[in-house]
Amino acid sequence: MTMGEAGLASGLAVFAFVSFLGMAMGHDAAFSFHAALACAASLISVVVIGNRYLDRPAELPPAEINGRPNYYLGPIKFASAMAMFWGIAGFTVGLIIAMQLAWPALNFDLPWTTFGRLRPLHTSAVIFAFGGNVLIASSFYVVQKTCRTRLAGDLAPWFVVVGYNFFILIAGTGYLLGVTQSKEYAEPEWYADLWLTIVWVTYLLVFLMTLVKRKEPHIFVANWFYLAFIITIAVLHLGNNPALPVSFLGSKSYIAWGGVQDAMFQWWYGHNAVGFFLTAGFLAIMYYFIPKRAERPIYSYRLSIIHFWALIFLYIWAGPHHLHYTALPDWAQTLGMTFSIMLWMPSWGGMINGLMTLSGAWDKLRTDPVLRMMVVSVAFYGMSTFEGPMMSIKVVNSLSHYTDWTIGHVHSGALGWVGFVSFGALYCLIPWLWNRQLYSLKLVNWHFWISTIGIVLYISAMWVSGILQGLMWRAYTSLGFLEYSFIESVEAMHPFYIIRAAGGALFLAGALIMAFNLWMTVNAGRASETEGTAALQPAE
Ligand code: HEM
Ligand code: HEM
Ligand SMILES: [Cu+2]
Repeated sequence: MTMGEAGLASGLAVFAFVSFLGMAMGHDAAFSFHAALACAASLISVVVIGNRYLDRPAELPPAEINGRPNYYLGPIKFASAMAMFWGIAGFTVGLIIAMQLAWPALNFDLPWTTFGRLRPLHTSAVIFAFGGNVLIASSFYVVQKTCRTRLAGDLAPWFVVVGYNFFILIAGTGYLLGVTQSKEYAEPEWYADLWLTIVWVTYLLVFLMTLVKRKEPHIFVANWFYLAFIITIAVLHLGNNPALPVSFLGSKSYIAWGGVQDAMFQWWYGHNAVGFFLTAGFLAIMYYFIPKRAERPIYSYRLSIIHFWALIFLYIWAGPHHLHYTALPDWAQTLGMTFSIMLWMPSWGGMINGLMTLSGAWDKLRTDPVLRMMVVSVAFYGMSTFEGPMMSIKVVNSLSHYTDWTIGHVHSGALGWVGFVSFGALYCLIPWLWNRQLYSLKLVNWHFWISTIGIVLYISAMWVSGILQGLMWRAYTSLGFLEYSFIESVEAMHPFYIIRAAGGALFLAGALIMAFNLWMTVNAGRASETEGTAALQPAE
């Protein structure tokens, strides 16, 4: 038995015992329930580790076979399947809350199904569960291929993917039970945060150690983006979550920060979650999968390096644009606005680099819907990174803030950019991992068009309703009274909420087609003729 197997199994056995005590002595039902889940999961893991030890050959798998790297694909397969699962779950909950906004009766007057609990379930399921699994899966794949070496660690990569999905389970069930620390995108309570810290540090170590033992002298640019994503998310998580639990046997805690400092930490976190989770990580995907799929080198490798440093330097200062016209000092608001406007340039540098990578291969857009999906995602990236800087200008924000315009902006980034680039990556990755040909390109084409129409319905409905909302709230009569009562603006939103729900339903339908297509690829697909294992060369 290796040190890792013995150590992890005994650590988990101790953890199972501790969580058993937590379950028995917990101060609230939700805490006891989570402790019970932890206890069960640890015990199952101990059994799985034991069985794996008994079944495996005495030697661990070699790092190389016949001089070629023996890539570690199991954890990647797991994470990409989870991505598909959580994607469908998250889009479904999105559709439900969209319908709740149109027809409030769908809240069913039950605490577990109210908008207030399902909304964080939606945001976490799509960002952290769907997006997170796509990022972990693709980063583990890309780092191995571009470093021409097997992933570091034996159980560690499994610990990362399983441990991360366990965090999602705790977070998601917690929302339904009313457990939250009320920080947007950082809702999970202290014990889930601690668990995530352990998982995330392991993730960083696996990634770093793989880079360290690389056979390729050059570190391909995608790995820089992944690394920035992993490190910055760790820093953000620690900065935004220091909390004092009311009891170590209960779920409630109080955050260390107070007042406007708390707000500033929260939006430093929230904005950079966009910058490093929803942007840097997915740019890494863009820089690997688009050149690979188009069979062209990156348009300008030099631009990709400038893009990288400019982006990470500028993003980190822009958080205050979420706090315009609040108690935050004016100079800080102006600083946030200035950096947001500057951010437009590196963002578009990245977009241009992604799009121009197709030079000489534009004809492929006609025949390859997977590539088309990724290219459209980059176009949406460009659109939302133009819109964002514009919305960060204080006078524009005085209209857009609190309205559906923000929701439109979010979803042009989320559905158009994050969604589509992830779909493109999964359409590439799953056939590579299982060594299959994609079951049907025609179905990808259907997915592309149905979801694109869905996105257009969603975001155009939100633009119109957002601007309408903003204008109604600030309209005065000639006598200086407000022209509309608040409820009149709510009524005016109704048709747009129905259009948005229809758009969401189309987006979900596309994802279901994708799930079917990928399922068939794995289970009924033909073996691939060409092995997609050639490592990517930098262009310069
Ligand atoms: C079927 C697809 C989707 C539908 C129908 C949908 C619907 C919704 C709805 C109704 C809200 C609440 C809006 C409000 O409070 O007024 C929301 C919020 C949000 N959604 Fe989605 N969504 C979908 C997909 C996604 C995806 C794929 C992502 C991210 C990758 C995402 C990220 C978010 C975020 C970050 C928020 C919070 C926005 C804010 O607080 O400003 N959504 N979504
Ligand atoms: C140059 C890039 C960007 C800038 C400067 C920017 C700026 C902004 C601004 C000013 C807001 C509105 C804040 C408010 O009024 O409350 C906002 C909200 C938001 N943006 Fe962006 N944005 C950018 C890119 C993106 C991208 C690419 C995505 C998604 C992939 C995204 C996701 C979000 C989310 C989720 C929110 C809502 C936060 C909340 O209130 O819950 N942004 N952004
Ligand atoms: Cu922001």
